[in-house]
Amino acid sequence: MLVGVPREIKANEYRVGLTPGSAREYVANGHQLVVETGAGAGIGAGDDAYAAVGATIVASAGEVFQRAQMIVKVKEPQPSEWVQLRAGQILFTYLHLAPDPAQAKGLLDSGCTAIAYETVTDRSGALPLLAPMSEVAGRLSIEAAGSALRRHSGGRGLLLGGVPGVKAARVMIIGGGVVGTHAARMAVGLGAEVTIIDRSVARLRQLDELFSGRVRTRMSTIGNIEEELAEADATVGAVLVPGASAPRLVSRASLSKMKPGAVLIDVAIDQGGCFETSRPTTYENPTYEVDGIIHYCVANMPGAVPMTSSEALNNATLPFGLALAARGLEALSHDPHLLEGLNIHAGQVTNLAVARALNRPYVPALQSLGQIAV
Ligand SMILES: NC(=O)C1=CN([C@@H]2O[C@H](COP(=O)(O)OP(=O)(O)OC[C@H]3O[C@@H](n4cnc5c(N)ncnc54)[C@H](O)[C@@H]3O)[C@@H](O)[C@H]2O)C=CC1
Ligand SMILES: CC(=O)C(=O)O
Ligand SMILES: [Mg+2]
Repeated sequence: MLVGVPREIKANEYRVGLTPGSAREYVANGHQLVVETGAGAGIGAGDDAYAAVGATIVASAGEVFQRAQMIVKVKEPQPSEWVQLRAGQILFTYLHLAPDPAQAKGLLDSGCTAIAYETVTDRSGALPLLAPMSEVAGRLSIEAAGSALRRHSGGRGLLLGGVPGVKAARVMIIGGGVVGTHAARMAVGLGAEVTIIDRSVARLRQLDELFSGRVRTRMSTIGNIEEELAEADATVGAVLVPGASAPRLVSRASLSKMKPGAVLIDVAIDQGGCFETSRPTTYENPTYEVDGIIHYCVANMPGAVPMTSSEALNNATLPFGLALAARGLEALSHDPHLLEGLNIHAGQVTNLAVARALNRPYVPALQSLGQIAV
């Protein structure tokens, strides 16, 4: 297959869809690669690194989109990219369609086949292509909280871990999945007082064991969240219902019950955010204030550490990308977990949670692919 890698164009996005190491694997498996000049610059991989493993370097994204049968990216396509996609072309990347009807329309109109990293599953029902970036974002969320808590940033002016003789900050983490666990590791490591809230008792039980009593765990109820919010210096929003818009768990009214200068870090912003007052921000201007509460809502947090993130992402996406390159759409019917990634095909929405969030008709993936009777 002819596979294309354009340079990422989302604001402050420095990751790349294929590292030179992955490019080498594609070529070794008999595929051809077209890579936009500068695509790997953010991870210090020049055009020569891609050329050395057999990729063809092209001068523009336009040429990549025109020639490639499959486009491998990192972030959701931007408007200038929607119009370059076409029927019969595979797009393999993060999409986060639930809160983004404009992008959904762009992809539906293009006729392309869009496979979202974030809804590919594994045998346990986990999300193997989201997990590596959630590990990164979870870890970064505590760095972001520490920075936003500084007085000159508008924060309360305290150190997450305190110092001997001075109490540590209180951190609430809502959602104890991959982001939440990695955020907790960092916060505990710094000496903060950490509470994790989840709606799954089984998950809370696992977390209790994992952290051997170093974190408090609480069930996700309105009352428990309100109670913890009143005490928290920093709160990390890390919930997910795969494919769907994030549930709203903190209302604007509850901000008045928080400590002035407390911080809300909404990692779930890419699925629309779990705080009512969240809106997406970028690294250029990552925080804003509402009712005295500092909000941090960067939708592509891992883009700031592209060397770590691109390699971690490629470790997870490579086998799936190679399967798609080898078999095309047939790879989907051979792997039910990859099939779960299919969000849009030939003008139809093929993921139930995404269709519900967008209020669009849902067509089951295999039916849309024409592989079972309608
Ligand atoms: N902003 C960014 O740059 C990034 C954002 N993310 C986002 O972070 C979010 C979390 O991702 P993961 O940790 O990988 O998901 P995950 O599926 O591993 O964990 C989500 C957790 O949320 C819990 N949950 C669901 N509804 C809840 C509720 N009402 N109350 C409390 N807990 C609830 C689930 O039980 C689960 O434990 C996703 O929206 C993901 O897209 C991930 C990476 C980067
Ligand atoms: C998962 C995601 O949104 C990101 O890595 O940017
Ligand atoms: Mg994102």
